[in-house]
Amino acid sequence: MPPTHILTDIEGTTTAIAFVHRSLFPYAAEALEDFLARHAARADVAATLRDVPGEDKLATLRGWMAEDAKVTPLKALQGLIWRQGYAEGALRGHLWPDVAPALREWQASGLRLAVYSSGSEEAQRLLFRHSEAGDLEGLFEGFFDTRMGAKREAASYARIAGAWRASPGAILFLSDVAEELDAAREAGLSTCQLVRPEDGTRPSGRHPEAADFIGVTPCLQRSEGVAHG
Ligand SMILES: CSCCC(=O)C(=O)COP(=O)(O)O
Ligand SMILES: [Mg+2]
Repeated sequence: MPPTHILTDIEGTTTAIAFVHRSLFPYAAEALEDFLARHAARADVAATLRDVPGEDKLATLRGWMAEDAKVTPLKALQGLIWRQGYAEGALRGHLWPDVAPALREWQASGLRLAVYSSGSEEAQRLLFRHSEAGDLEGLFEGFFDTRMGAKREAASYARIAGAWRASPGAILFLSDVAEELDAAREAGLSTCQLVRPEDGTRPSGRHPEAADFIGVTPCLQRSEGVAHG
């Protein structure tokens, strides 16, 4: 059966890698110290900080930022910091021009949509709520993040399928990163690699490929397990 559910990555798939690395990450890095000084006692911030190891939490967080660690406490704090940036209009979620029309069309045709990113659920919701193409948050019925596990582990995709109450074989996963697609396939999901030349991504040759969301259509017509050419 062709997929009935589409699970999409953000960075490199719906959104330019450059936006994440040159706008979102620097905004959070710049605001971190002041944000902690002002909000460390707030319940959500304090709860997150409890999961940051070490005496010097700021240093630990800065170390994680420097290595782009996909760890839940850092991702949670970045989401909380970006909330302010989106609210003030300093940030707007970048989407490639093909993304919003395709998402709307897929949802209108009955396909069920969700996101899986290392960015926190809050960060994902913000990006789509404040996107350059308008508020798209309502198109999605799930926002899965690192609490489901790492993106290169098959168990994470099995967990998502369970949480979404979907058969793994009914889900098509879209990502630019071949190792994430390998893990999703191992869990039984269908896969499609977004290879956007503008973003400098490279085809792996291991998965069906699309240069944009319009090019995903053949993957939606393909039944699980059918070879691709
Ligand atoms: C919600 S956009 C922010 C993306 C982000 O924080 C990130 O770390 C992207 O990592 P991914 O594993 O989704 O490429
Ligand atoms: Mg990606």
